[in-house]
Amino acid sequence: MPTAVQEAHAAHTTTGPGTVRVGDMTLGEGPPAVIGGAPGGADATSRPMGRWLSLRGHHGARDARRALTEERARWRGPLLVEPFSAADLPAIGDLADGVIVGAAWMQDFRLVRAAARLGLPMVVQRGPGATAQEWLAIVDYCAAEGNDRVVLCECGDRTRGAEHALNLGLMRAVRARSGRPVLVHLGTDAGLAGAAVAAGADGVLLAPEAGEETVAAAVEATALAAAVTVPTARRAAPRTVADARAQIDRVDAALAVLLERRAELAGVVQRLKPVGGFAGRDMERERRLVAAMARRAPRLGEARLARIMNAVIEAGLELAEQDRRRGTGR
Ligand SMILES: O=C(O)C(=O)C[C@]1(C(=O)O)C=C[C@@H](O)C=C1
Repeated sequence: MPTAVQEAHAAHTTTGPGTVRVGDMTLGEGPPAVIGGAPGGADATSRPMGRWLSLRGHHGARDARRALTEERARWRGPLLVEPFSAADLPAIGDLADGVIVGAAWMQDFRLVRAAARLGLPMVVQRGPGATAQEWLAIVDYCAAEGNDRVVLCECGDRTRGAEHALNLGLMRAVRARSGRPVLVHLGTDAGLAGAAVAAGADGVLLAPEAGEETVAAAVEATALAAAVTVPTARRAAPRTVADARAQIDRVDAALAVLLERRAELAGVVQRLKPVGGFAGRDMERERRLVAAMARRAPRLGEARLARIMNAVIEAGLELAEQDRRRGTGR
C-alpha cells in the first residue's frame, strides 16, 4: 500500500518528468529521494534511499574495484559512483547501480560518452556557471550513446562569500524543459531540502560523509515539503465530484503526514513533562493553539477547530500512553 507521502507525491508525477530507476529506487515518482549521507544502523529511524561515492578524491590512486567492493559490504541499497577516469568504468559497470558525472567533469565529453556506454543510469551534475543549454548538451551526449536514463543534478554556483549558491529557478526550468527527474546537491547541510522539493526537485543529494542527523533532517523536510506543496500548488477549481474527491485525497495525504509528525512531537512532550498523558492535560495551552489556528483558518473558526483539535490531541495522548506501556516511544 502506498504511504501518505507517496500518495501526496503522486500528483507531482502525473504531469511531471519521466522516471529513472536506479537499483530499486525510482526517481521522478513517489516520495522525493534522499541520496547520500550516513547509511544508518539497524535501529536508525531515517536512512538515505541511496548512497553515492566519488572516486575523484583519490586521483586514481585507489583501486576502484576494491573501493566499490568495500562500499558494497556496508551498503546493499542503490549505489551511484563518480569515476575518476575511464579506467574506473569497468568496476562501476560491475558493482554500481548508476554513474555520477560530477560538476567538474562537464567538459569531459569523452568520459561522459564512455560512462554512458555502460548503460547504467547517469546523474549529470551542473558545473559551476554552466547554462541550461550546456547542461542539457550532456544529456544529448548520453542519448547519442543510446543511454536515455539521465537524471540532472543542480550543484550551485560559486559566489564571493557563499561557496554554494543553488539555482532553484534554473533547476525548475530544466526539469520542465527536459522532462527528466532533477536532484539538488545540498552537501552537508539539509537546510534547503524542503525548499528544493517545494521548487519541484525529485530528490536531494547529500555529501557521502553527511551524518545521521543531516539524513534525518533531509528525509523529514523533503517528505513534509512534498506533502504540503502538492495540494496547495494545484488550486484549479474542480468541476466534477471525481475531480474534487481527487483533490481531497491529496489534501488528506498531506494531513496524514502532518498528523503523524504532530503525534510524534506530542509524544516527546509527554515524556518530557513532569506529568504526561491525560493526567497532565493543559487546557490553556490547547485554547491558545486553537486560537492561533483560527487566525489561519478563519472560515472554520475557533469553535469547529476546537472540536477537531480535541480529537487530534486525544489521539496523540492515547498513542503516547500506549507507547509508554509498551516501551515503544521514539
Ligand atoms: O503542550 C503540551 O503540554 C502537550 O502535552 C501537548 C498537547 C498537544 O498535543 O498539543 C497535548 C496535551 C495538552 O493538553 C496540550 C497540548
